[in-house]
Amino acid sequence: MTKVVIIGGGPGGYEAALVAAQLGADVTVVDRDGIGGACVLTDCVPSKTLIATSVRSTYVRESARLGIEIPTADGRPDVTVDLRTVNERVKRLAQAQSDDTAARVLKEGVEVIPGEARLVDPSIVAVGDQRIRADVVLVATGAHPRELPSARPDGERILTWRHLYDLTELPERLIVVGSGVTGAEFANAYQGLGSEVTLVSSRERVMPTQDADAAEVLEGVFRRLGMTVLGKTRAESVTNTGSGVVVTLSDGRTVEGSHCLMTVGMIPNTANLGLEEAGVRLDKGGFVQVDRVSRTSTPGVYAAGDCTGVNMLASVAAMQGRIAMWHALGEAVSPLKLSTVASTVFTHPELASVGATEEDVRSGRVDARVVNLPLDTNPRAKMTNSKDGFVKLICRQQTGIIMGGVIVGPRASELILGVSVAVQQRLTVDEIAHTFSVYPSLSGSVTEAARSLMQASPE
Ligand SMILES: Cc1cc2nc3c(=O)[nH]c(=O)nc-3n(C[C@H](O)[C@H](O)[C@H](O)COP(=O)(O)OP(=O)(O)OC[C@H]3O[C@@H](n4cnc5c(N)ncnc54)[C@H](O)[C@@H]3O)c2cc1C
Ligand SMILES: NC(=O)c1ccc[n+]([C@@H]2O[C@H](COP(=O)([O-])OP(=O)(O)OC[C@H]3O[C@@H](n4cnc5c(N)ncnc54)[C@H](O)[C@@H]3O)[C@@H](O)[C@H]2O)c1
Repeated sequence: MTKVVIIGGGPGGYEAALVAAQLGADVTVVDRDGIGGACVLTDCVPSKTLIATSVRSTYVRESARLGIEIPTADGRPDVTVDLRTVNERVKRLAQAQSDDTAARVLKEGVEVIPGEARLVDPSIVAVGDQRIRADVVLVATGAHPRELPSARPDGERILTWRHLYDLTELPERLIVVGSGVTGAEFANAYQGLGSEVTLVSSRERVMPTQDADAAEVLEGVFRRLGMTVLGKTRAESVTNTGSGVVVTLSDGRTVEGSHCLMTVGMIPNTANLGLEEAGVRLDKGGFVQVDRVSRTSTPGVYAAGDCTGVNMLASVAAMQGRIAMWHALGEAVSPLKLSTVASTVFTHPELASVGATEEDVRSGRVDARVVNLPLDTNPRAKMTNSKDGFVKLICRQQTGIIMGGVIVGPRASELILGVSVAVQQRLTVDEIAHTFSVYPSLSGSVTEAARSLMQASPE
């Protein structure tokens, strides 16, 4: 029986464990923090739970526009959140998700060892004094928040997102440093919860890795709701003054707030693991170099998830982990295909995307046509007062095959599935255009966008 040892119990590790167990391998997962990993315990699951509260409070705050009157004691509209209760719920839910995942893994016969693992050599994994022999090793150790030496998080006023769930009171004036996906999600979430938010963005626009039109819509929403977005400037240092924080910017300005949240990127958990000693090649940033079937440079050692730096998403980590096991255990396997990955930025409204981008078209990398249909003419969007957003579809110039799409709108994370199916199955705009959508619905804008691309089709 093949012995598989997996280091790290996040989506990269536990999904791999489930596949390997199903294929009859003897599987051990070593994890130091808990099954589900950072994804479930500190990153993805807690943040989306917090965002659920934020979005709900925004809806309540805006409900007067739909004719709802919420009387308060002093007659003024007043939506406040009790952050202690919110954070207790967040942590409870994350732990429950970790427990459910652990139960599933154990039920499949996987052995789980709590502890810190390292490679002794490509076929021996050490956990404390214990040595585990392995035919196959999967490294799925994830990543941790990057820290700036001049802005060391202290857990009190200078925070990483992993400190947020210990706060008992809402930060009055929150400064978020870094406007990648993490920064944008938290800045928008705390704005919705009632904090006064300043977002420090080093780039021309927020979320530089996302569709430019989508980032523009979201930055517009952030500003309209009162967020201060400081563009094209970097945080040089952050000081805890005892009663607040002072952020010094690269352009010489200073910003004061009650708390500062640092979201300046991720560092892979690959140090002191014995990887390089075992011949596993890392790149300059310390990420494990892998091919599209998750092989490292050392035979028998595979890697998956954030520690590889490949599109750092839970879904990608899980797929890399499964592919590693299919490959290692001799199953037929297709290499990882990143061109069909769907992802969502959980701002309000949400930003979901899949496949080719408009930037791919502009740069000439793909020969395609693009349509962008604003949501403000969609009847359902009008009814629900959620008009910020659009549906963008990208199809191949000649054949009309859908290559990608972007949706900005409420529940875009759910709406994008239709476009994902089209991209994965290579459906054409004609096929989407002939598909019934419900009237009235936001998904009606997906079929309408397909129809307009069909009309623009050269005969
Ligand atoms: C704030 C935030 C929100 C996010 N939201 C989303 C989202 O909405 N959707 C999405 O798809 N992705 C999201 N992501 C990304 C997602 O969380 C990661 O891509 C995912 O966690 C990667 O999974 P992983 O298995 O590689 O690592 P992890 O989930 O980080 O798990 C790795 C595990 O390995 C353990 N470990 C590390 N070293 C050792 C060792 N030496 N021995 C034993 N155990 C070890 C760690 O303790 C951890 O438990 C978000 C990320 C952040 C930061
Ligand atoms: N919803 C989701 O799927 C989700 C949510 C969060 C994170 N993630 C994933 O996690 C990964 C990491 O994302 P991230 O946003 O944490 O990191 P990131 O590296 O993408 O963004 C960090 C940003 O901080 C900026 N920055 C760095 N130093 C700065 C400074 N001194 N001052 C101001 N800005 C500074 C960088 O220019 C960059 O734009 C991504 O792959 C992302 O997709 C996914």
